[in-house]
Amino acid sequence: MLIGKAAQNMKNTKIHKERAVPKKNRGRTAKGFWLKKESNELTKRITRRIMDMTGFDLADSEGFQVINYGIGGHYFLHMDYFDFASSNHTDTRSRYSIDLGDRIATVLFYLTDVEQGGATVFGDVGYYVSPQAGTAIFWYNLDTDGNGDPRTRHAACPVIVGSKWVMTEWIREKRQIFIRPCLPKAKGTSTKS
Ligand SMILES: O=C(O)CCC(=O)C(=O)O
Ligand SMILES: [Fe+2]
Repeated sequence: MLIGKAAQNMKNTKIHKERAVPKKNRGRTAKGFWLKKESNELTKRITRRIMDMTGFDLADSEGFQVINYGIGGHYFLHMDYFDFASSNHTDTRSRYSIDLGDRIATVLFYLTDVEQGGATVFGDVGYYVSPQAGTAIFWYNLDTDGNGDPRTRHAACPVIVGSKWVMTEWIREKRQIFIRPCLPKAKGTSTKS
């Protein structure tokens, strides 16, 4: 159902210009579609599930992005969080984006199996996940100070055989102020590489 709804409306995916990704590495060869969280009973149910699963408040969070990768489709190494501090955000969309806060966490749903290839790889921590329909992964993009954690850098490997469909929910930070308050760093720890 999610794929059916998205399939009629797919567009080449764009990457937010304020993302913490060097321009030269901005490779994503995939098609995407933004699905509103309140589109239908299924998306509403998934939204409730994410809230139950993560404890986060999704009221201000982004819609679901349904992404399809064909053969060879991939997404270069990137972080999901933004880089508000170091770029110039003057247009209204960026302003709005800043007001919602950074992407505190990501939930990535795998909507299909992929015969070969298509794994999501977190190289810095030596971890990868092969797509399996009906499964999801969740990770925090920000540390407890609210800074982007570079260890979350990840990529989608090229699809070798088959077609890969995923759906992403990026959870914004501001609403979570009392749910995951900023905590001082434990002594001697650092997420900076
Ligand atoms: O398709 C994947 O495995 C990863 C997708 C992703 O990293 C993203 O959409 O930000
Ligand atoms: Fe990502």
